[in-house]
Formats: sequence, structure tokens, C-alpha cells
Amino acid sequence: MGKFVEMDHPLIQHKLTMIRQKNVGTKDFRALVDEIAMLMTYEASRDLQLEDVVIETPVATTTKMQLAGKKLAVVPILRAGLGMVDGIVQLIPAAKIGHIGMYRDEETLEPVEYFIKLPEDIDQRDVLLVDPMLATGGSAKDAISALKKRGAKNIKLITLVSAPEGVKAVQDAHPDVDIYTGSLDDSLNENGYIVPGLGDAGDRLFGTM
Ligand SMILES: O=P(O)(O)OC[C@H]1O[C@H](OP(=O)(O)OP(=O)(O)O)[C@H](O)[C@@H]1O
Ligand SMILES: O=c1cc[nH]c(=O)[nH]1
Ligand SMILES: [Mg+2]
Repeated sequence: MGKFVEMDHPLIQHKLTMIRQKNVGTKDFRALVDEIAMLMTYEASRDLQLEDVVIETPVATTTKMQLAGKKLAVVPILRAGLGMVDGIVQLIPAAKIGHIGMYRDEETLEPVEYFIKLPEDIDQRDVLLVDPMLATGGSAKDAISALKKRGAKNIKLITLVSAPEGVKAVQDAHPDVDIYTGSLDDSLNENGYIVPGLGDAGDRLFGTM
């Protein structure tokens, strides 16, 4: 079974508490999502491979560590995942970016895929799949399947807020995928919204309420 990590860093908790509040507007919401994504990347990149490199400081020659150059791709699930990309890419500027467009049918809650564009060598890249919300898990499950169909093997899912139902759905369908989340919330309501959650992440990011 892949890892399940609920990030309990005080800065992540504090910023999540801020964006959960209904009176926080689009500008602050967007900035905070970006910051939280960056903080989560710090933890989710903990097992990136390092290699030795010989360098010269002004004082001596020494052998130190650098990133082993394993290729990464950041893949947001549109729309809401877009809000996490900048924060991640600030820490990992060499990452390529793919896009998976998906929306949840409001009646059935089933995901509908409408766009997919990935780096050509996605089969050789480790993938950070990002979406603020993991609710029923339908969107994440289908996005992971779409990535695997194109050869991606090492996939980590990064979400800000998750429902237990969504975590279980992803773990059952894709037990090899590690899940990093800012908060494991209580439940889903009858409309498929995470409780307490933060509402509709895409609408709050883009001001489309
Ligand atoms: O786990 P699930 O039940 O599939 O729900 C989660 C999905 O729902 C939201 O997207 P939405 O359909 O609202 O699209 P948007 O990002 O364009 O607003 C969210 O960003 C996830 O992609
Ligand atoms: O609570 C939820 C569930 C799905 N999508 C969201 O944006 N929020
Ligand atoms: Mg939405």
C-alpha cells in the first residue's frame, strides 16, 4: 500500500484554517493555496534521489549531494489543481507540467474528462498529481488511470483537503500511489462536498461562484 501522509505542519494547518473560512475572497484564497502547495511540496519531495557531486568551495574541494536529475512532472487536475502549480514549480523549477481537464457531473458526481496534455516522456517521469480536493475520489482515480495508461509509474497525489471516502477509493483502485494531504476531513455531504471542507475550490480560486 502506498503512503498516506496527513501533513500536520503548523504553517499548513494555519493557512488551511484561513482558506476554509467563507469570508476569504478570491485574491487571498489564491495566494494561500499557492503557499500551502509550496509547503506540501517540501514534504512530498523528501524522498527525491540525491547523488554525489564534487564541488569547490572558496576554501576546499569537497563531495556533497545534489538532486539526481530524476525527471519530474507536475500534473494539475483542471481547474482547481491549477492553483497549486506555481507554488510547486517555485521549488522544482525544472519540472514539466501536464494538464488533465476533468469536471464532476453535478448530478451523478461522476468525473468527465475533457482535456489531456502531458509531457511526451511522461513514462520516464515521476508525477506529482495535484488537486486541492479529494472528495468521492472519482476524479483522482480516473486521472491516475489516464497517467498510467500513458506509462507513468511513480505517481504521488497531493491534495489540500480529503474525505475518508476519497482516500479509500484511491487506495483501493491504485494501492501503489502515495497520497499527501493537508487535512483528512470528516465526511462527504449529500451533494458530495467535503465536510467541513472549504466549499468549491475551483469556484473560490477563479471567482466563478
Ligand atoms: O473526488 P471527486 O468527487 O471527484 O471531487 C473532487 C473534484 O471536484 C472538484 O473539481 P470540479 O468538478 O468542481 O471542477 P473544477 O475544478 O473545474 O471546479 C475538485 O477540484 C476535484 O477535481
Ligand atoms: O468539497 C468539495 C468537493 C469537490 N470539489 C470541491 O471543490 N469541493
Ligand atoms: Mg469545482
